Amino acid sequence: MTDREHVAKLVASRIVDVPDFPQPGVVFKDISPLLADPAGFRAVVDAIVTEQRATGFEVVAGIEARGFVLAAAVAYAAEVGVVAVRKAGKLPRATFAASYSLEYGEATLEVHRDAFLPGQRVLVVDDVLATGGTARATLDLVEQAGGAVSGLTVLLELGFLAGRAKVDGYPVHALLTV
Ligand SMILES: O=P(O)(O)OC[C@H]1O[C@H](OP(=O)(O)OP(=O)(O)O)[C@H](O)[C@@H]1O
Ligand SMILES: Nc1ncnc2[nH]cnc12
Repeated sequence: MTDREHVAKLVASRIVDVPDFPQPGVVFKDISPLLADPAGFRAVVDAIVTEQRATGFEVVAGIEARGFVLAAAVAYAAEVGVVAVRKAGKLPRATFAASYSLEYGEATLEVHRDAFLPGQRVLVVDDVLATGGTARATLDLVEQAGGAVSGLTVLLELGFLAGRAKVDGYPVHALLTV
């Protein structure tokens, strides 16, 4: 088994399906058992850093809230800084904002206008790529704020929701696609 296959298997074994959460018809992929497992958490963070190192990313952008957990660990392991892409109304200084729809609703994300240096290479990190609304809004915000997207990486891609189409043209990597 390759390292990638090993990590994909580990992710699959530590994610719990929760039917009808947060609304009827949605099968929620709960990643908390994976994050709580020391070997699992370390393996996914290391896999992301290994996979993305060659892109030369200079900062990591994490998407609130579950993306923060991974983004901070990836940034620490790669010895770069981390930027928070937050739900509306949480950031204290001037922001760019983007509204979007996701698998189970609508939301607005924001980033500080001065979050990135001009042309800085930004790795966007989140837990799940579902419809791609969240990821697309974040990529747009990074560019609005002057960053250059080096890639988007997620733990889990829900292939049947076709999120990749929304982020067409960007390098996208998922540790596991179902
Ligand atoms: O591809 P999409 O359909 O846009 O869905 C993916 C997003 O949905 C979840 O976030 P959520 O907004 O539920 O926030 P949370 O991390 O605060 O739970 C998940 O963490 C992704 O960010
Ligand atoms: N089905 C799902 N499970 C977990 N997070 C999600 N974000 C969007 N859809 C999701």
